[in-house]
Amino acid sequence: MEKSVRVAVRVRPLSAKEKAAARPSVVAVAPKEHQVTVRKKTYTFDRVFGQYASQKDVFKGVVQSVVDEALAGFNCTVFAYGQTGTGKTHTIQGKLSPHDENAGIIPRSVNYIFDKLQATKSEYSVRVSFLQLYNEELKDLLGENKKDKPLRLMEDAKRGGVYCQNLEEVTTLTAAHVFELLEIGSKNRITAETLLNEQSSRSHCIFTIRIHSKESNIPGEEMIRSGTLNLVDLAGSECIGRSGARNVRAREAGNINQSLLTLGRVITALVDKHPHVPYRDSKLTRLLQESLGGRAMTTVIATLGPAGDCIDETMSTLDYAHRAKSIKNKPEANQRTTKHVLIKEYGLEIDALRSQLLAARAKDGIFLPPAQYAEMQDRLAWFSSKLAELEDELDIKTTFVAEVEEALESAKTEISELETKLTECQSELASTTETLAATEESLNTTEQLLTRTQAALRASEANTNELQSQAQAATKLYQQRLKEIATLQLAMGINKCTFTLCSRCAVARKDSLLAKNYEAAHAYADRASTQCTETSTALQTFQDEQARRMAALEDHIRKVSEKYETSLGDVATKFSAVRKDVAGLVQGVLAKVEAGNDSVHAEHDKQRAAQEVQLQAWLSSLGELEPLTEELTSQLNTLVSSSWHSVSAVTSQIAAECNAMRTGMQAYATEHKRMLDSLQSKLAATFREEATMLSADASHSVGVLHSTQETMRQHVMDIQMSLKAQLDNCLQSVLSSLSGQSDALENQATAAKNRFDRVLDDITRDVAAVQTSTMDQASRLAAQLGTTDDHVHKDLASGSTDAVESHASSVAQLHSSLAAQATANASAAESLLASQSRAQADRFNAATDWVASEFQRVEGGQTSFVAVHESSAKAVQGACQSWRGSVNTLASASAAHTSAVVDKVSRHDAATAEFVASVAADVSTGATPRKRQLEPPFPVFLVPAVPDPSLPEELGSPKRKLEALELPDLVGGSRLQPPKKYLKSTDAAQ
Ligand SMILES: Nc1ncnc2c1ncn2[C@@H]1O[C@H](COP(=O)(O)OP(=O)(O)OP(=O)(O)O)[C@@H](O)[C@H]1O
Repeated sequence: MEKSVRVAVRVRPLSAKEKAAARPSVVAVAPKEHQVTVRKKTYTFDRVFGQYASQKDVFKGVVQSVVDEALAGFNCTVFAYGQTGTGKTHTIQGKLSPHDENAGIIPRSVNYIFDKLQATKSEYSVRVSFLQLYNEELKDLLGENKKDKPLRLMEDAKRGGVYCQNLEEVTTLTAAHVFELLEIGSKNRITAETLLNEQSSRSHCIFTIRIHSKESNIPGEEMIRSGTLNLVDLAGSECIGRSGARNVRAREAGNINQSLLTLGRVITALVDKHPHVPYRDSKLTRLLQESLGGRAMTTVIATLGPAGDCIDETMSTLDYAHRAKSIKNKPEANQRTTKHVLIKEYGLEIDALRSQLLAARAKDGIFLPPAQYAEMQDRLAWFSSKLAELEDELDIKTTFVAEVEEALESAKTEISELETKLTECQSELASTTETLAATEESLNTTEQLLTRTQAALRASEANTNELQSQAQAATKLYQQRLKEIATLQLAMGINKCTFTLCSRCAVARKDSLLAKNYEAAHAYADRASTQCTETSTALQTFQDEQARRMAALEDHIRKVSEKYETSLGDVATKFSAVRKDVAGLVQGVLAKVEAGNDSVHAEHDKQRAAQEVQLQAWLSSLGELEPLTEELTSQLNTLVSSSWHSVSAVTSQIAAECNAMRTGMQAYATEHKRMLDSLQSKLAATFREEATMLSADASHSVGVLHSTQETMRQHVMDIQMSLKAQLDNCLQSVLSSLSGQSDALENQATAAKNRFDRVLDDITRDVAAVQTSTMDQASRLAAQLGTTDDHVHKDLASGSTDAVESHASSVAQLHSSLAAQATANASAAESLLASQSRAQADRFNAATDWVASEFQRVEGGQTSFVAVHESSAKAVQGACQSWRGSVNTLASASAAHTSAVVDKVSRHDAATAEFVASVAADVSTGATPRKRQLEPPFPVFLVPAVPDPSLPEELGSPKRKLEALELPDLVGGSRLQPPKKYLKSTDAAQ
C-alpha cells in the first residue's frame, strides 16, 4: 500500500540578532489549519508548528507515531530540511539531556524507545550508529575511522536498500548509554561559525537506532521483530554570499548545496514520476534511497526562519517541502525472523570476521599482487557500473511498461467516456423522438382540424350554391310569371268588350293580386340577394380566415419538419462523430500497442544481442533479464489481445445497440400510429357521446334553473320573515328592559324623596328640641332672676346698701351672662339648622342630578339601540332586495336567453311565413275562363344532404356536421338554411 511522505513545517522564533535589528516576521502560521502563508501564498502541510511550539509538541505531534512504527517493525526516517540557522539541529538533536525541555527528537526518541521496550518486559536489543557525510566523505562518529576499513555504501542484497559497510553499530541496553554515545558523536561532528549561525552544522548526520524485540504472542515460537529509525540532520542550504562563507567554508557550502541539489532533483523526479531517479548522483541521496520512494516510512520537517531577509530561501524550502508531500513510499514491515535464524546470522558474521582475523594473523589468506588487485577492483567497479546501467535500463523498461499500461488505462477511460457519450446520444435521441412524437401529434391534430375545416367549407359552399340556384330558379319563375301576366293582360284587353263587367272585376282583382305578388317577389328577391351577398361576404371572410390558418399551419408544419430534420441531422452527425471517435480511438490504441510491441521487440532484440555479448562476462545477471523480457513480451501480447478483444467487443456492442435502437424506434413508430388511430376513433365516439350528453344537460339545466329560482325565491321570503320576527323580538325585549329600567329609576327617586322627608322631619325635631331647651333655660333664668330680686328686696329692706349694691351688680352680671348665653344658643341653633338645611339641599340636588343624568343615559342608549337596529334592519332589507333583484335578473336573463334562442330558431320561420302569407295564392273564382294550366307550379326548395366522404356518415346533414365541428359561426348558420317547411328531405323532417 502506498503512503505519502508526511511533511511538517516548523518556524523558529526571531533570533536575538534579528530582534536587535528589528527585523519583522514575514511568515504567518495557522497551526490549526496546518497552513503557512508567505508573500500571500498559502501552503498546507500535515502539521505546522509556530515559534511558540515546544520540542515536546514537535515530538508528540510528529515523531512519536513514527517511533511506534519503528517499534512495530518498519524502517522509518525523520529528516530536517531547511536553510542554515533555521533550527534543524535544534529540532533533531537539541539538548542531549532527556529531561531538558530543549531536548530534541533524538534524546526524546531514545527515551521513548527504552521506556516502551522495558515496559513490555520481553527481550530486546538496540544498536545505534552515528554517520556523518561531509564533503561527500563518510565518517563514523562512534567508531575509530581506520584507513584499512573505509566506510562504503553498499547495496544490501538481502534486505534491499543501501547500507554503510564497516559502520560501527554499538549494541546498547540503556538510554543513558545512548546519551553517552551521542555526546561523543556530537563532539566529533564538524561545525563552524557562519554569519547566519554561530554553530552551523557543516555536515549531514544520520543517527540510526536498530531495534530487535521478541514477539511472544505465539506460544512456543519466538519471533524477532526488527525495525529501524533514522534521524537525519541535514546540513543547511545557504546562500554563500549571505552566509559569509569563504575558501574552505565556501567549498563546503558548494558541496552541501550540491548534495541538497541532488536531493531536490530526486524529489522532483519522484514527484514527476520520471523513469530515472538520480539517487546515485550523491551519497546523501543513496543513503536516503529507501526513505524517498522506497519501503521506508518518511517524515520531513521543514524548518523556516521568520525574518524577511531570507524570504527567498523560505519560499524555496516551502516549495520543496510541498513537492515532497507528493512522494509516495511503499512501506513494508521487515520480515520477522526466529531467534534461532538471527543467532545463526550473527554466528556466520562472527565466523567470517574470525576467519578474516585468523587469516590476517596467520597470513594464510588470499594475497594478490597490487596490480592484479587493482585490476580486480577495476573489474568490480566496471561490473558495478554495468549493473547500475542494467538496473537503470530495467527501470526504463518498467517505466515503459507502466506507460503502456497507462495508455491502455487511458484507452479504457476513453472508451468509457465514449460509452457515456453514446448514452447521452441515446438519451438525446429519446428526447428527440419524444419531440417528434409530440410534433406528429400536433401535426395530426392540425390535419384533423384542416380536414374538418375543409369539410365545413365544402358543406357551406354546397349550401350556398344550392341557395343561389334556388334563388335563380325563383327569379326565373317570377320573370316567367310576369311574362304570363303580360300575356293575360293582353288577352283580357282583347275580350274587353265581350265580358265588360266580369272582366273589370277579374282584371282589377288580378291586377291587385299581381301587384302584391310582384312586390312580395321583389322583396323576397331583395332579401335573398342580400342574404346571398352576406353569405358570400361571410364565405369570403371564412375562406380568407381559412387561407390564413392554412398558411399558418403550413408554416408551422414546415418549421416542425425543419426542426425534425435538423435534430435528425444532429443525431446522425453525433452518431458519425461517435463512430469516428471510436474508430480513431481503436486505431490510436492499436498504433500505440503496435508501437509498444515493436519497440519492445526491438528492445528485446537489442537486449538479446547485448546479453550475448555480456553472457561471457556475466552470465548470472543476464539469466535474470531473459525471463523478465519474456514475461514483458507475453504481458504485452496479452495486453494487445485483450485490448483487441475489448475494442472489438465494444464496437460490436455499439453496432448491436444501434440496431436495437433502430428496431425499437420502428416498433415505437408502429405502436404510436396504432395508438393514434385508436385515439382518433375514441375521440370521434367521445365527441358523439358528448354532443348527446350536452343536449340532455341543456334541457336538464333549464329545468334545474327554474326549480332553483323558485327555491331561492322561497328561501329569500323565509329569511325575510325570520329576520322581521327576530327584529320585532329584539325591539320588544329592548322596550321591556327600558321600561324596567325607568320603573327602577322611579322607585329610586321615590326612595330618595322618602329619605329626604325623613331627614326634614329629623331637622324639624332637632329645631323644636333646641327651642324647648332654650325656653327651659329662659324659664330657669327667669326663676333665678325672681330669687335674686327677692334677695335684693330683702337686702333693701335690711338697709344694707353695700350688700344691695353687690347683689345688684351680681344680678346685672348674671343677667348679662344669661343674655349672652341665650344669644349664643340661638345663633348656634340657627347655624346648625342652616348647615343641616344646606347639606340636605346639596344631597337633594345631587340625587336629582344623578336621576336626571341616568334618565339621559338610558334615553341615549335607547335611541342609539333603536338607530342601530333600524340601520341593520335596513341593511338586511337592502341585501334581501338586492338578492331578490339578482335572482330576478338571473331568472330574467335565463328566460331572455331561452326566449332569444327560441326566437332565433323561429325568426326565419316567421319571416318565411310572412313571405308566404304575403304571396297570396291565385285562387280561381271560376269567373275567369281558364285558358291553360300554368306550369311549372311554385317551386319547392330542395336542399339535399350534401354527402361528404371525408366525414363520418353518422354526423348527418351539413348543418349537423358544421355544428359537430364546433366551428365559429362565421357564415351565419341560420342564414344558410331555407325555411323548414320548404325542405323535403329527411333533414327537414328532423
Ligand atoms: N524553535 C526554536 N526555538 C528556540 N531557538 C531556536 C529554535 N530553532 C532554532 N533555534 C536557535 O537558532 C539557532 C540556530 O539553530 P540550529 O543550529 O539548530 O540551526 P540549523 O538549521 O541546524 O543551522 P545549520 O544548518 O547552519 O546547522 C540556535 O541557537 C538554536 O538554539
